[in-house]
Amino acid sequence: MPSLKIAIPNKGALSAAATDILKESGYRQRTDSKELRLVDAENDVEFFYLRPRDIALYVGEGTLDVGITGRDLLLDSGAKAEEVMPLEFGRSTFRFAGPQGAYDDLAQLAGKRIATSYTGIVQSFLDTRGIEAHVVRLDGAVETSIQLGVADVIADVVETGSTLRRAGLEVFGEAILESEAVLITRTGNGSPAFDIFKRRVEGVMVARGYVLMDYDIEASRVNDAVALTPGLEGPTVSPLHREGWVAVRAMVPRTGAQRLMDELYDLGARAILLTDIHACRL
Ligand SMILES: Nc1ncnc2c1ncn2[C@@H]1O[C@H](COP(=O)(O)OP(=O)(O)OP(=O)(O)O)[C@@H](O)[C@H]1O
Ligand SMILES: O=P(O)(O)OC[C@H]1O[C@H](OP(=O)(O)OP(=O)(O)O)[C@H](O)[C@@H]1O
Ligand SMILES: [Mg+2]
Repeated sequence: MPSLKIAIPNKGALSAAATDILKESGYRQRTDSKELRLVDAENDVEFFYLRPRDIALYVGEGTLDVGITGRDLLLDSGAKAEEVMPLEFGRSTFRFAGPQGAYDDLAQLAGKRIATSYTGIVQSFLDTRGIEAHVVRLDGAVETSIQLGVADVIADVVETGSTLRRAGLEVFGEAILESEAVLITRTGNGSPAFDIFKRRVEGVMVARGYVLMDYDIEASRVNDAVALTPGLEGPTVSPLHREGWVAVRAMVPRTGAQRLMDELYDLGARAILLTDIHACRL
């Protein structure tokens, strides 16, 4: 039996990006979207393709060891699972919304009917604020519920806001939660197999955020250049065949890498190269 059982969203907003990150981490992934289980014998893991909303429950119960789901779905579930690592995709904000111009303050929720698929998040928000309101649980397409007369306001995931606009609604009050896809495990869980999996995914996350920069520079200016590209453990500086010049290699954040190239050029660096990193262990 494989050492690690991993839950992955089988469809929806998180599915494709979750599969991508696992492929980049060196795991086999299904080729048929109807496949519900896949054993990757070489890596000693088994994947289960499940509804993102159910994943926290399986992981919290300890039936599966690790999962990828949304932070909002994890919190909504109340499962005994915890966030291990944010994965920087599937970003959304959880907001209250009502008919355009009708609401501007969350205190106005008192006594209202609130439609949502995230009753756990909404009820705990209301409890924290001491607001009494009636929560109406719907499976989806909650934007239509106001028009159909079953609710006064809604609470839902907003990404671009276009679904709200189309329904004649607008957000009000502050954001309740910023969500993104997260790696989760059962609270207190830890095993060598889990550590290996986590390190692999971490390696891909770091690789996505950094690029490798190489450049040549006169040895007399290397200290100024290295101050701009300190690397993670310190940059590699090697002699060049050309007298008085050195070659420098360092990992730098992907954001701002072009500006950094301009600054290095101004310092006298030449042959400045940027290379993608596909994976790493730090
Ligand atoms: N534009 C978006 N629409 C919906 N969910 C999004 C969006 N962007 C990110 N997400 C995140 O994706 C997760 C919800 O995924 P998904 O919509 O696949 O599940 P679901 O709503 O339970 O299922 P379904 O939509 O099939 O009923 C949440 O964590 C949510 O924050
Ligand atoms: O801000 P936007 O970019 O418009 O995205 C947000 C919308 O997408 C989600 O719906 P989904 O497609 O998951 O359907 P559902 O309501 O049935 O879950 C969510 O529930 C909103 O309706
Ligand atoms: Mg949805």
